[in-house]
Amino acid sequence: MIVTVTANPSLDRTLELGAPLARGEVQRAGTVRTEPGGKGVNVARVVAAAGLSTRALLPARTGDPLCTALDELGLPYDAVPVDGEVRSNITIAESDGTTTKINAPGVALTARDRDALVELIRAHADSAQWVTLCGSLPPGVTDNWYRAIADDLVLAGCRVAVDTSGAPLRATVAGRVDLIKPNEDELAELTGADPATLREALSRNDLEPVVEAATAIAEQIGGNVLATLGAAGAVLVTASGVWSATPPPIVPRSTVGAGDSSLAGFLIAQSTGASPADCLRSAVAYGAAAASLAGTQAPTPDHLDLPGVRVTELSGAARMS
Ligand SMILES: Nc1ncnc2c1ncn2[C@@H]1O[C@H](COP(=O)(O)OP(=O)(O)OP(=O)(O)O)[C@@H](O)[C@H]1O
Ligand SMILES: O=P(O)(O)OC[C@@]1(O)O[C@H](CO)[C@@H](O)[C@@H]1O
Repeated sequence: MIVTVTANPSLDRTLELGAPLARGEVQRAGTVRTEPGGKGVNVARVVAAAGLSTRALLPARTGDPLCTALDELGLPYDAVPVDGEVRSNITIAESDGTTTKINAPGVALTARDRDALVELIRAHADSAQWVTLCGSLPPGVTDNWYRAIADDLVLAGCRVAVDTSGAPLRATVAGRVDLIKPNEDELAELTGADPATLREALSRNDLEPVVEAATAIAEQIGGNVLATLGAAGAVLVTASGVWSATPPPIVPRSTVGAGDSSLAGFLIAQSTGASPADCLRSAVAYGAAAASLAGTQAPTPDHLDLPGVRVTELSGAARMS
């Protein structure tokens, strides 16, 4: 079972525009999609679509539109009731694949809500192959919350993956984590590297700065780093090696949730005993499939082009000692 925790879930509303976004103007959306979201919810949706056992844990009161959407999907979840409606996050998707996203702060969690969520996580940890802690933290939750939960889970012998950003990510990497999934901006933020330098190197197909940053973080957390790099694919750093992978050609439609699908793809492959290179292949195939779908739709195994992913084992200076 892959258990996902989404401290700050959302209803994702995607407005698809037929013309480029015009700031300050009134525009009419062609289509509007509403999907249950938040990073952990997205991971669970992809895992469920692959036929693996999963459960999403989140704060949301009974009858919240998010719970209704999850019920309609049939996704297994447990929710801690909170005082407020789950946030709506807006995506504006232009026809050339550009997406602009505006995320709301989310419902503040009280001390009682936080304790209830921690209890829920502990209750499911025993049956979990992995627990993933995903997304931003809502108001009322301190930056080291994921770190404290990870400490608990690691002590209990549970494997932990974390996908977050900003201060909660910086706090998380202060201790042991089995897997983190930063994108290139988050990698730069963690290591103090200049994001523009990382991006410029990637545009020249030079992975060295990304590998160097990911290797430093992997050593620090004593675990694996899956660095996703948008259209450039991803790099995986483990104690046994370093691999890069490029996606198959796709027409990008909405990249929102591509990172969550990558994390799910990695965990799906890992749960079936795949090699690190094949876990990376699965991560990149799932990410690319998600980017080619509208809104935050969960890709299924039928959407994957696994042979179209090119995986390369990196050696020499790029490898961890
Ligand atoms: N334009 C694209 N073309 C092909 N594949 C893509 C594209 N954008 C994303 N992907 C795939 O999706 C994966 C994850 O994308 P990205 O690195 O943008 O994640 P992210 O920044 O965490 O995204 P998000 O937070 O929106 O989920 C990439 O590793 C790649 O496999
Ligand atoms: O505000 P956060 O928690 O950082 O991110 C939330 C979010 O942008 O992440 C998912 C895509 O990765 C969406 O479903 C959701 O709207």
